[in-house]
Formats: sequence, structure tokens, C-alpha cells
Amino acid sequence: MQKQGQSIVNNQHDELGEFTQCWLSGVLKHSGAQKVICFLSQVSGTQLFKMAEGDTQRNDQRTIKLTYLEHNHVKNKRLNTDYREFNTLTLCMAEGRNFNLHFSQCSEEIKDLLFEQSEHYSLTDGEVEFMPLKNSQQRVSGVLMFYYPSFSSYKQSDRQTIHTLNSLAVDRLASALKKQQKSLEAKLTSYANNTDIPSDLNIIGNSQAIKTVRLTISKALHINRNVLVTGETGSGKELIAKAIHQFGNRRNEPYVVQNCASIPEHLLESELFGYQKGAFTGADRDYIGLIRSADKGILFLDEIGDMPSSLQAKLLRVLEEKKVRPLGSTTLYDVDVKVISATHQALIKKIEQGEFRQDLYFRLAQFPIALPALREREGDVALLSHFFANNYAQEQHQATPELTKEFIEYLTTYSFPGNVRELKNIIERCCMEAPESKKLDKIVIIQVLNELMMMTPQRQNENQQTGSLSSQIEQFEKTVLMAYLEKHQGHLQTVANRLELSKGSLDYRLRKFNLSAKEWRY
Ligand SMILES: Nc1ncnc2c1ncn2[C@@H]1O[C@H](COP(=O)(O)OP(=O)(O)OP(=O)(O)O)[C@@H](O)[C@H]1O
Repeated sequence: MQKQGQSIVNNQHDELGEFTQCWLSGVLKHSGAQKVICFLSQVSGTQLFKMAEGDTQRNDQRTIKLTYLEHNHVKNKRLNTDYREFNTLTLCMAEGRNFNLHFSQCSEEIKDLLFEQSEHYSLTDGEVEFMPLKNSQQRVSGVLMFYYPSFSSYKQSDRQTIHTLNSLAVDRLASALKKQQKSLEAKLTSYANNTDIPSDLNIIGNSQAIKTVRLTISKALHINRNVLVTGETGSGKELIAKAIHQFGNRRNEPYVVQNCASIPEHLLESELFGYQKGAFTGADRDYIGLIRSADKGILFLDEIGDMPSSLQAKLLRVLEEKKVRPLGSTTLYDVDVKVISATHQALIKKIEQGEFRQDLYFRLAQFPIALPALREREGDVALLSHFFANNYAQEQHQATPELTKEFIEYLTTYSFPGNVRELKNIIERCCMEAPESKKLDKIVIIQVLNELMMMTPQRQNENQQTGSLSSQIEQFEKTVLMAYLEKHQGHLQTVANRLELSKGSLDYRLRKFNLSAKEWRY
């Protein structure tokens, strides 16, 4: 598509490409800007990608370049997951309002997006504007970033016409892009899988389940939405909260933790909301409370399912009004906190039973993350075992033990009711019990598991709390057989006697579970 005085670089020869060109040409013309770059958010997510840019000066001609869905741009780290450096861009996206900066105030990343590095130095003036693109439902779908050579050119831009053009374009772009969503998201997923996010987030695991969780977390890093993390005990909920703080846009702000189950109701209330001197007996000073201490940062509320109803109502008010009133005070204080809450309980069930407020649930679960149990993360037991063994050896200034194949194979048959925390504990105990050779084999793991089983008699039952009744009974039967084989070093007649089974019946059961008594003869 060629217009008078324009050189168009169009790498998308389709209807959407043509439409985008018309729209951006219009926007450029009415803005008086030298440059415009269009970023759109991923259709079902929060990542931004660069879709198109227009430059009135390149080669002294008006150039519109479409870059959307280009593989190298999707892969380009700076334009996607890792856009935490794009503070103003992200802010514009999150808050849905315009921002202006003098070019010299922009971050290096923003400057790099607008110009080649060598060009930065010659620019002494210029205004950068970030304008949210809203669809007909007022949802922010992207951002237009303009560069004006001077403040006066910015002042002269025809905002009204630009807004009209945008409102005409955004829905159309969104629906056209939706059609291409699958291929884009596949690329973004493979991009995310190929980066070093795993070590970045300190969340170890290579299973599909944990990759999906990491991808979800990367979306939660830079948006000001409350996050609810659900998962079994010891599965890493707090680790996720820490990662969101450590790698998200609030990383330089406070991270405040409160466990809602560990203290009585009145103490929890004063801890969270603070109090004024004299508010109750013992209140001998003003206390700002944890919510205000977390201002601009993150408040992590662990075991949120145990929060008493009266406090649920109070917390809801804080989240809705963004204001806190300490006990005994009449003053309301503004607060800006991102709440990450965690629970191992089924909150939906608690809502049905009238024990948890539905309105609070929706406030807390603006961004839900469901953490899979360790037994659902294929291959991760081995990875985590090596990780914990390495850590332990480093802490103790010892050589890292070798985890043999049989050790790992045996370990992976266990169902880890205590999840990653339990695995960590088991590996550390195995390291303590390691023979001089530093070789951890099956004997070590069997011993340690048996010791743990003896220490927690109810453990066998806890260990079976998933699956159908018959599969739980089978798992229990297998555990008992292994424990007796271990105890009697694979002596079949003794095991049969102790379990009051005929030798034939014991043989049949061992075959059923693919167990060989030989392995216990040491
Ligand atoms: N994917 C992981 N990679 C490395 N360490 C992990 C991982 N998941 C959990 N851990 C470790 O396991 C232990 C338990 O994790 P965490 O305390 O986050 O679990 P939780 O779900 O919050 O537990 P609870 O339900 O008891 O509050 C911690 O030492 C944590 O560092």
C-alpha cells in the first residue's frame, strides 16, 4: 500500500496489516509525533509485544513498519516476559492512563526502543508520551508510545482525533489477533521455556506442571493484582510469594508476612490494622500495623482460609477502599498493597459452608495460581533431590553425595504427602546418613523412609489420601510389604509369617507390585 510521500515497509501482506497501516498513518498524522510504537498485550495474558512502529523521519519519509508476530520479536526478551524494566510502559498498561516523560528521563530500555543507541546522545530535547489503548469495554489492550521532537509539537497534537481512531481500531485488532492467538502463545510459551526463568525465580522443576506455574507467575510479576496461591502443604506457596516479590515490579518495596492461623483473633487484628496508643489495655504506643508497613509493597497472608469472619470483612474494606483505620483511631490512612494470600484449604468449599466471604475471595483471587502437588510433577523429584543434596553439602562444607539411580527410582515411588518440604527433609536426612563413600543408594533411602514412617504413625494413612479407595488400599498394601521386606531383609518366610500370609499369597502380592525380595537382601 503506497501513499504519496510515504514509504511503507509492510511485512504482513494481509487484511490486518493493511488495516494497521491505515490506522497508524492516521495516528501519526494527527499526533505530529516523529515516532509511534504500538504495543499490544498478549490476548489472554499481560505480556506486551511490539506490533508496529511508524517513523516520519527515517530516510526522510514516513515509514510504517509492522513487526507483529515476527518470530524474532516474539523471542526478543526485552519485549516480552522480561518487561519489568519498562516501568512507564507497564505502569501505563496497569493503570490505564497517560504518562509523559522528557526523553532524558526515560529508562535506557525505552530509549533503545525508540532510537539506535548512537542517536540518543544527539537528542537533547523531546517528549515521550505513553497512551493506553482501551477497547470498547474500557479494558486496556495495549499502549501507544509517541516520541515528539519538542514539547510544543506534543502540545499541538490532536488528541480527540487520535482517541477516535484508536477506539475504532482496538476492537478490530483484538478480534483479528485472537485468531492468531494460538500461534503467538505457542511462541511465547516456548520462549518462556527456553529462558533462564527457572533459576531466576528460584523455583526448581522441569515438569510441564511447574513450567506452566512459572509462566503464570511471570505474568503476575508486574501487574498490581492480588494473587491467591493454592496448593497442598509444603508445595511451595510461600516460595512463590517470595519470587513475586523478588522478581516483580515491587521488588524494591517492603515484603511483609503474616500467618493468619498462628495467632488469636484480637492479636491478628491489631497486628494487621495497627492501633493507636490507649486503644486497649497494653497499647502503650501507636503501632502502624502490617498492612501499612507493606505500603507500596507486598503483604503475604499465609493460611488465609483461617482468617476469622470479622477480620475478613475488615480486610475486604481495606482492599476495596485502599484505606486503613487503626484500632482506636478515627483517621483513615491511604495504602497501596499487593496482597498475596495462600491456603491449602478448598476456599470454594468454605464459601459454600459460609465460612469464607465470597466477595473477599474474588478480591484476593484476582490472579489465582494453583500449585500442583509434588507427585503430579513428573521428573521433578530427581531434580529437586539433587538440588537439596547440593545445598546441604554446601551448607555443611561437605562433598556432594552421589545419588544413585536406584536411590532416585525408589524415592520416586513415594507419594510425598508433605510435598517439597518433606522431600527436602528426606534428602537432608539421607545426606546425614550417607556412608563414607558418599554414595546414596537404596539402602539409605529405605532406612530413612522407614525411620520417618515409624516417627509418624499416621503418616501411612496421610500418604494415601488421593485417588480411588482401591488405589489407596493398594498403595498402602505396597508400603506395608516394602516395610516388612526391609525389616526382615527380604526373608520371605519371615515376612509371610509376620503378615499371616501363605508363602503363595505373599509371592502373588510381590509380583503384583513388581517387588523382588532379592533387593532387600544385603
Ligand atoms: N520448586 C521448589 N524449588 C525449590 N525449593 C522448593 C520448591 N518448592 C518448595 N520448596 C522448598 O520447600 C519448602 C516448603 O516450601 P513453602 O514453605 O513455600 O511451602 P508452603 O506451600 O508455603 O507450605 P505450607 O503450606 O506449610 O505453608 C521450603 O524450604 C521451600 O524453599
